[in-house]
Amino acid sequence: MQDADVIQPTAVQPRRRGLPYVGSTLEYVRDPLAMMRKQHDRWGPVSDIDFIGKRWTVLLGPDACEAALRNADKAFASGDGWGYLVGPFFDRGLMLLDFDEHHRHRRIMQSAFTRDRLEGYTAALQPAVAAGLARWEPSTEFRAYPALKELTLDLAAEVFMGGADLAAPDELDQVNRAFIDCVQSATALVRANVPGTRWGRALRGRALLEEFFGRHLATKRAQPGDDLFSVLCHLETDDGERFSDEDVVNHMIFLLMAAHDTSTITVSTVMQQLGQHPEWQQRCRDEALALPEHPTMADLDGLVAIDLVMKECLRLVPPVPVLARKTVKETEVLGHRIPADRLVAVMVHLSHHMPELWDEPQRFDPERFADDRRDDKVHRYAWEPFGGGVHKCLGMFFAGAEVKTIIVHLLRQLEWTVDPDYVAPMSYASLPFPKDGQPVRLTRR
Ligand code: HEM
Repeated sequence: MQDADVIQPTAVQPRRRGLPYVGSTLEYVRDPLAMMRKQHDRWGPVSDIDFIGKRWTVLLGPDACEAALRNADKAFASGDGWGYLVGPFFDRGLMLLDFDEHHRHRRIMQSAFTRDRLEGYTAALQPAVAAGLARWEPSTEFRAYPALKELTLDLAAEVFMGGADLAAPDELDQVNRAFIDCVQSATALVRANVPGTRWGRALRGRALLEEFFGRHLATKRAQPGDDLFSVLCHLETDDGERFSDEDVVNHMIFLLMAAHDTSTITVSTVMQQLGQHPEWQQRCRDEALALPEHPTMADLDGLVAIDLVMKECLRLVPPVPVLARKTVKETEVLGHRIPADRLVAVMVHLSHHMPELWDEPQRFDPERFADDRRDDKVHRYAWEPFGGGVHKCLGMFFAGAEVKTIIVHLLRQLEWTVDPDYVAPMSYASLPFPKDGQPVRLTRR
């Protein structure tokens, strides 16, 4: 006899079938939001698909995403999930560790992101951003995305590695290239070391990064500095826990990845929206002009319009649209049984666009996040660009400071417009980016 009040997990998940091996991959890469919506409307919040050669259970909507991210019964592992997508390239990065080991490493790394440290990184960002933007050559067909990508890579070299003090520009360029190759591996259909493929290039990229950080490690251990590489070498918890040499290299490679494309796409979305909404561009510029030349963390915290715009852009285009997990044991989500050893896709992107949660979800409306509205409070997981639970983004405040710093300096130095009907043709083959480089009409102020 079954107790009527107890939800009985369905024995078999609804499963959407597609082409062998490829499954829903191409549909996802073409238009992830349309694919997620169709999946949700047809199969509900928990269902199965075939994706890049494996069967995945997809979680859609805030309740299903919350179950995996809160992970109350410790059934969802991050390392084996992300490991399938980018494992060989970001091996043993913080996001790929689990349970006790993750907890231990996160405790050590946390000290690299304290308020004091963030103040230091923010101070280093100001002249670097101002100088980087001063080199831009405005035009009526300016491609914002590649220019922003170059800028954020330069910032990573400066704030994460200590910039020119560590390596010559040519070597930093090689590091940047290697690291881009690693990021682009995620949805590669050929997942073996085959020359000329994304996977093959990514493996060579990882080898170059290991060699680079390994070679410079001794210098960083010997001379404490304020860049993140140096900080990771010298962190120590109250009970004396430190990172080994190997840990520092693995964490640096992962942090570069975690920090880079995510911040770039956020600023790029902001540029698009402010280019299409001149009234918001003006409002944000007024705020930017009221700040001192080199704003501090406290100055950036006080920004209102720019904060609303950043949050709305993270809603519209979440830089990490899907989070990967793998079950280490059988579990249950919203009454559905998920077996052990199942890859799980936590599709946070859909939650950001559900009409059940947001009024006119496709519309750019930063006031949704204003104190007198706070539409995001409709559900704890309605807005989750930084994830949730124990793996929630550790660089969230750093990201906020970097993105706001770039926006402030952009608004001071430049003005731009974007065709109001422009829709960015996004690539979702790895983290999202506009395939056309995002054209803007840019002028210097
Ligand atoms: C707008 C920018 C960013 C976004 C949207 C973002 C988003 C995310 C998300 C969604 C996760 C969780 C992944 C999961 O649960 O599977 C994550 C994890 C992480 N992020 Fe970020 N991130 C950003 C910038 C940064 C920056 C700038 C850094 C470092 C400086 C960083 C460091 C990390 C780390 C270390 C983790 C792993 C945390 C853990 O597993 O304990 N992120 N990020």
